[in-house]
Formats: sequence, structure tokens, C-alpha cells
Amino acid sequence: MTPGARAAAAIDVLEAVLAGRPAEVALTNWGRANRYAGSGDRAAVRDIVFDVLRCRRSLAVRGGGEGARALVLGWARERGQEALFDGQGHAPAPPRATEARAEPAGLAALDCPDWLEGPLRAGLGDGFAAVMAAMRQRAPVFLRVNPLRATQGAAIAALAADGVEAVAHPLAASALEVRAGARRVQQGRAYAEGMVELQDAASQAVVEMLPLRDGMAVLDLCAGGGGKTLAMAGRARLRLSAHDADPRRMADLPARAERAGVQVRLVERPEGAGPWDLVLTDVPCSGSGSWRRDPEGKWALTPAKLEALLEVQAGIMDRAAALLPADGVLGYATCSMIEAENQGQVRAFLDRHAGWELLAQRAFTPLEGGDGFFGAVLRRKMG
Ligand SMILES: C[S@@+](CC[C@H](N)C(=O)[O-])C[C@H]1O[C@@H](n2cnc3c(N)ncnc32)[C@H](O)[C@@H]1O
Repeated sequence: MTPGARAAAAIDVLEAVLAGRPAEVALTNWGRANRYAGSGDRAAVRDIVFDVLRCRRSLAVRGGGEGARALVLGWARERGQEALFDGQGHAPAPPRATEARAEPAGLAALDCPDWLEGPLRAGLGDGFAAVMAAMRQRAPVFLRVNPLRATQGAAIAALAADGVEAVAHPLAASALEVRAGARRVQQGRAYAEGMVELQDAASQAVVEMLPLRDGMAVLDLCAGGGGKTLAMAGRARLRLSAHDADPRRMADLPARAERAGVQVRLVERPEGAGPWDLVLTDVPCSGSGSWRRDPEGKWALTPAKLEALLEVQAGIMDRAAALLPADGVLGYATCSMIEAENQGQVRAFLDRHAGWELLAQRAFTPLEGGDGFFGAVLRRKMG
């Protein structure tokens, strides 16, 4: 496909997305309907679609409209590639007079919905503009080295043999940043043999905040696919259990655990299945820290949805607290940069629960390389 034809394909996909279809589904449907498109074409169309979704507000200004064609026109203009719209072959038709170009300013230039400025500024302070600008870019690909299967050096060498160039990243001792060959990771031997997992560096750093020691009984209360369960297993010899309110989310966990050489007990009802020394609550959140990877979430979030999430998060923290004895540790994590979901939840928890103390908390932003993340470590005091 020519670059112009790829832009036209992205317009088709984005039309489906704007009509309400999730981007991943729209891309899969497009791939099935256009079998002639090779893997390079599919990857290029995907990149345009996600570039546009990350920067939807500013590109609408640049492209002179809110529709899929205007958004992709804005995307092309931002890159100095308006000439792709030349109507030749399968390329989109040239810009119309109504598709006037303008320069986005203020929150539009930062691709921030108006209502989110306050909640985000509360957490990011003076860093707000720099962080929001960073959220307009593609996220790097990070891997976690699994120490149960390989040393860092052995993992880097095995990845190189797979055609993947990866280097250590300072955010976490276990983190590698992929510099080239990211699309080859999941076809390679290093991945198949459990030496590495795909996991954001800040997500790994949050797990490194937890005071894990050999022999501890640990529950991952919101385990989902088990990314953090497996990361915890790499830190110490733990007696690990995993739970999720929606057990279907843990469907892949047994196979992932086996590949990683980890034993995990899946627990349907944590109440009565303890005792636990540490409970991790990687709670459902706005996802505002991972909008580079999941940009649809930025435009779908509403004040009412955020309020509902805050209630769920507080409820899960209370549930975890009830599972922990004196000296028990509660780990709290979000992939959010909104203060109310992070430090605000920790403050509210300490107000609700006498006899608990905060051992550590840290907020991560994409300016450090990984996703926006938050981690807190709380302990129930003795006596
Ligand atoms: C952020 S995701 C977890 C991601 C996972 N820890 C990982 O690292 O891949 C949050 C998970 O919490 C689960 N969840 C939602 N409400 C819950 C509740 N009340 N108790 C336990 N899990 C809950 C969701 O089903 C979802 O899988």
C-alpha cells in the first residue's frame, strides 16, 4: 500500500471507531476485510489510528473538523505530509476549502479534555503541561526480566538472537526498554521460554516498592491477567494467591505462570482463605497514566465515571484491610495520575482506619519513561 492508501485505510477504521466500535475491533475487522494488506501495512494503519486517537482534540483543529477524514488530515498536516491527500490511486481526495487548517492552543494543543485539567493538575502541579505533551507520544515498549528464568544479561542476549534490541532501564531493576524489533518479541524464544514478560517499567517499579520477603503469604486481590502477580513472584519466594472479582480476567494466568515458572493459587473467596502477610490492590482506575497505549479511555472518561471509580477503589482498600492482621501490609496501585485516585485515596483510607500507617508512596509520570503510575504501601500497626 502507498502511504496515501494507508492514510485512507486509517480514515475507514476511524469512522468505525467514531461510530462506537473499539479501535482494536475496528482494526481487526479492517484487516479481515483487506487481506491484501501485509503486516507492514497493518502496523502502519494501526499506528496512524492510535496517533490520531491520542491527539484527537488538537488534530480536529489542524484538520478543520471532528470527522475521521479531518482527523487524519490533521495528523498528516502535523507531520508536514498534507501531500498524502492528493486523490491519486487509493489516497484520500485533496483538502476541501472547508477543511481549513488552524493551530491548536491551550488544552486543545495538549489534547486534554477541559474537565480533566483540574483533576490532573491536582496531581501533576507544574508538571501538568510537560506530562500532557508527553502523553501525546507513543509509549515505549518495556519488558520485565523474569529472574526465575534468566539473568538480565542472558535475557538481553536471547532477545538479540530473536532480533530484538533491548537495554536496561533505570525505572526498575527488572526493566528493559525495547529499542528495536518490538513486534518480534512475542514470536521469539526469550518470550516463549518465560525469560521476559511485556510489562510497563513503572508497573514494575510499583512492585519493587513492596516489602516482599521469602516465605510471605501474598494475595493479589485484583489480579486481572496477573502481570503484577508474576512480577511479585520474581522478587522473593512467596506463597502466592490471586483473586479477581471477574475470574474470567484471570483465564490466561495459569499458562503465564507456568511459562514463568511460578506457582499461583487462584482464590475464589479470599475471605477465610488467608491469613496473608501482604495484599496488593491494583485497583480499577481511570487509566490516565496509560492513555498513550489506550487513548480511547481519555475521551470516554466522565466526572460520573471517575466518581464511581473512586467508590470502587475505596471499597477494595477496605476489603483488603479486613483481610490483613496486625503488621499486615496493604499495597495500593493505580495506573492513574489523578490525585483523587492516588494520594487522595490514601489520605481517605488513613482517615477511615485508625491503627494504620503509610510506609511509602510514589507517583510516576511518563517523563520518567514509563506510564503514569502510583504506588502506596500501608501497614496495620501492631497492638
Ligand atoms: C487494573 S486491573 C488489574 C491489572 C493486573 N493487576 C495486572 O497487573 O495485569 C483491575 C482489576 O480489578 C478487578 N476488580 C474490580 N473490582 C474488584 C473488586 N471489588 N475486588 C477484586 N477485584 C476487582 C477487575 O476485574 C480488574 O481485573
